[in-house]
Amino acid sequence: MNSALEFHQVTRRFQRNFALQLASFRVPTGSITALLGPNGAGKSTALKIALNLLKPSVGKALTLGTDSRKLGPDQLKRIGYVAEGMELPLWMSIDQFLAWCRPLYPTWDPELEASLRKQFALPGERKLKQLSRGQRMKTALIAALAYRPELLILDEPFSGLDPLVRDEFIHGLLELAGSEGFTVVLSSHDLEETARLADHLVFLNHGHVHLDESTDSLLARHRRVEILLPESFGELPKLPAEWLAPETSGRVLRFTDVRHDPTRFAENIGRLFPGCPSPDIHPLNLRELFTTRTTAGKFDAGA
Ligand SMILES: Nc1ncnc2c1ncn2[C@@H]1O[C@H](COP(=O)(O)OP(=O)(O)OP(=O)(O)O)[C@@H](O)[C@H]1O
Repeated sequence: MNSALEFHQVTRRFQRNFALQLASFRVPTGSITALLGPNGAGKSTALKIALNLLKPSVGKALTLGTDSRKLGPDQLKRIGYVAEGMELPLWMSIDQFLAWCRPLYPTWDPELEASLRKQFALPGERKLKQLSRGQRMKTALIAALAYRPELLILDEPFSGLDPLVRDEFIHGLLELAGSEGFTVVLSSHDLEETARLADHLVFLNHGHVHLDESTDSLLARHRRVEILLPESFGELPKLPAEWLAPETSGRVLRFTDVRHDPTRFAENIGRLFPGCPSPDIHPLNLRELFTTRTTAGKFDAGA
């Protein structure tokens, strides 16, 4: 499968601080990929490297097939970027700002611009400095979307947007991504939004990539399990390594199976707990999955 973005063992240092450490991940072409992770995980640094706003200290990033250090105006016209707190010409009105952007991009689509403006209901004559954070974000989004970029890079796109607009925005983004086939990579803390949007997830923590996997496969291989042990049950046997964070409460054994395979699971249950009633097995949502794994301290790549 092609990648719109590839990181190969990228390290980025700021003096003695490592923002990224040997980070490798990919953003499949046509995907909506979310970079997830706590504050300071390295998400913004990775996105800036992808855009050549920062250079890797070591390693290499390929953006639309080009070494990020060599990205020039031609490649950058195929990429849209919106970041929270990005610099905008605040003295311009929305109308002036979009009029200024239009000629910069040969692929600018006035109809798409008009429909996004309608969707976001922005006051065209108002100056950017007089807008709310959310309105400014929406203006920047219009400017990034109207030229139909092949790759759209969004750093914390939801901050400052009220829930209604967020929903509209997500809906619009999904529709556009689907119809245009462009790739989106976004950084977010917001798992709810991410679950609705992203089909590929990259989890970063302290500059390390701990996960690079499709949302479907990640959700498919995690299960919350509860087993009712027999009354006479003594000490627990050695449990498979993929049964994460086992805990007992009375006769109930709970754990998260992080490599759920129904056949192997049934074999393990039959071997370790013969005669037990069928376990309760539940899928996890993304929030539960990340909370369980972060709490258990087990977010190793591939685990
Ligand atoms: N210009 C800089 N100078 C020094 N340190 C920096 C710089 N930019 C980022 N860092 C450090 O690199 C680490 C990663 O920062 P980064 O902004 O990439 O994280 P993030 O995951 O985007 O965080 P957040 O979710 O809070 O935005 C942090 O420890 C941060 O302090």
